[in-house]
Amino acid sequence: MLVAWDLDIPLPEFHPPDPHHGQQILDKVLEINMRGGGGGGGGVYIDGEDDDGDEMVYDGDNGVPFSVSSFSFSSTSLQMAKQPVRVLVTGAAGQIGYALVPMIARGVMLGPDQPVILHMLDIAPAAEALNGVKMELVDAAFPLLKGVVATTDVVEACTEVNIAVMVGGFPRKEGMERKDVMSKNVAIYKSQASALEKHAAANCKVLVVANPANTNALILKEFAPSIPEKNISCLTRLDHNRALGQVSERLNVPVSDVKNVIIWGNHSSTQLHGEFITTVQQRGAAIIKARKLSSALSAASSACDHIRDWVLGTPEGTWVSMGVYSDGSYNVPAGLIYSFPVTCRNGEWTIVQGLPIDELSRKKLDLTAEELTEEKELAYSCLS
Ligand SMILES: NC(=O)C1=CN([C@@H]2O[C@H](COP(=O)(O)OP(=O)(O)OC[C@H]3O[C@@H](n4cnc5c(N)ncnc54)[C@H](O)[C@@H]3O)[C@@H](O)[C@H]2O)C=CC1
Ligand SMILES: O=C([O-])CC(=O)C(=O)O
Repeated sequence: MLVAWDLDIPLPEFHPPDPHHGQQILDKVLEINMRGGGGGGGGVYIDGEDDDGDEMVYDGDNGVPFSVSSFSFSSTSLQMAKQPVRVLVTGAAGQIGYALVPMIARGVMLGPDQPVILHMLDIAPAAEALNGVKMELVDAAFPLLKGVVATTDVVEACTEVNIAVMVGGFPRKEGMERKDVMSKNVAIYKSQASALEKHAAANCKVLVVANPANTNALILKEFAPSIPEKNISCLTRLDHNRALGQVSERLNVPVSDVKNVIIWGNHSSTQLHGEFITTVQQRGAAIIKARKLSSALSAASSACDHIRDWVLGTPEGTWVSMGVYSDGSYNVPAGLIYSFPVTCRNGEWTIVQGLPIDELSRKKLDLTAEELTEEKELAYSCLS
C-alpha cells in the first residue's frame, strides 16, 4: 500500500472497511472525503461509496482540525488525488496559446501529478478557432486534463481560476518596439483586471505575457487593487532562458549546466548591452524577422517555467528572473513591475539581495527603470 501525502498532518492508521463485494469492491477506486473539526465530536472521517452507493466510513476521531482535498485508493494503492487547479490562458486561440495549452495539459507547468482544468479565453472573432483548440485538447486525451472551458466571456473565463496566464493581445510586427502595441493592449489589461479581481480564486497567481508585459502587468495590478501585489508578475523568463541558451551555445556546454543569469528591468531593448546581450535583447526581433511571427513555443515554454518555479520552488542555489512589483530593492523605484533575480519557495518569490552592481550596470538598471516610468505614463494616457 502506497500513501502519497502532501500535507503535514498525521494520518491515523487506516484500515479499509471490510468490503461486502469481495474483489470487485477492492478494485474500485473510492473517492474519499476527509473533513475534520476540533474537539467534541470532531475528528477525522474518511468516507466513500462502493458501486451500489453504500456508504463506507472510517472515523479516526483524533480531533485534528483540518479540511483537505480528496484522495482515492484501490486494492493496491492509497494515493492522494490532488484537486484540479484551474488555469486561465487568455488569447488561447493565438499562437502562444496554441503552444501553451498542451504543455499545461501535459503537466509541464504544474507537475506530472497535478490535474488541471483549462479556462481558455479569446475574443468573438476568434471563437471558432478557440473551439478548434478545445477539440484538439479533447482529441489529445491528456490524462491530467479534467475539463476545458473555452469562452469569449471574460467573467466565465476568470471564475475560480487559481492561475492566470495573460497572453491575450496584439503582437508587434517587424520594425516595431514592444511598447508600440501599448495603445491596443493596455486597455485589455485594465478591463480584465476587474474580472480577475472579482471572479478569480483567492490567491490567484497572475503572469502577464502580452506586450508590453511589465506595463500591462502594472496596469492590471493598479486596476485590481485587492489582488495582492505579490501575486502579479510578468514574463522575463524568456529573456532569461535566451541568455542561458546563448551561454550554452557559445561555451559549448549543456544548457542544464548554466544557471543564475539575471534579466533586470523591462522586457525591452533597454536591458544591459554588449554583443552577447544585444543578441538576447534583439532575439524577439530576430525571430519576427525569421518567422514573420513573434516567438511562440519558447514563450509558452518559458511561461511554464515561470509558473512552475513560482509554485513548486526554485532549485537550491538557483535564481530565476521574474518581473515583479518592486519594493525598492537595488534602488529600483518602488511601484514598478521590474525584472529581478528571485528565488521561490512555498509559492512566494523573494528578490535575491546583495548582488554586486558595477557602475555600468547601475546606469542600465536606472535606464530601464526610467523607461518603465515613461511607459506607465504612456499607458495612462492611452487609458484616458
Ligand atoms: N513577454 C514575452 O516574453 C513575450 C510576449 N509576447 C506577446 O504575447 C502576446 C501574444 O502573442 P501571440 O500569441 O504571438 O499573438 P497572437 O496574435 O497569435 O494571439 C493573441 C491572441 O489574443 C487574442 N486577443 C486579443 N484581444 C483579446 C482580449 N481582449 N481578450 C482575450 N484574447 C484576446 C487574439 O484574438 C489572439 O487569438 C503579444 O502581445 C506578444 O507580443 C510574445 C512573445 C514573448
Ligand atoms: O519580440 C516580440 O515582440 C515578442 C517578444 O516579446 C519576444 O519574443 O521576446
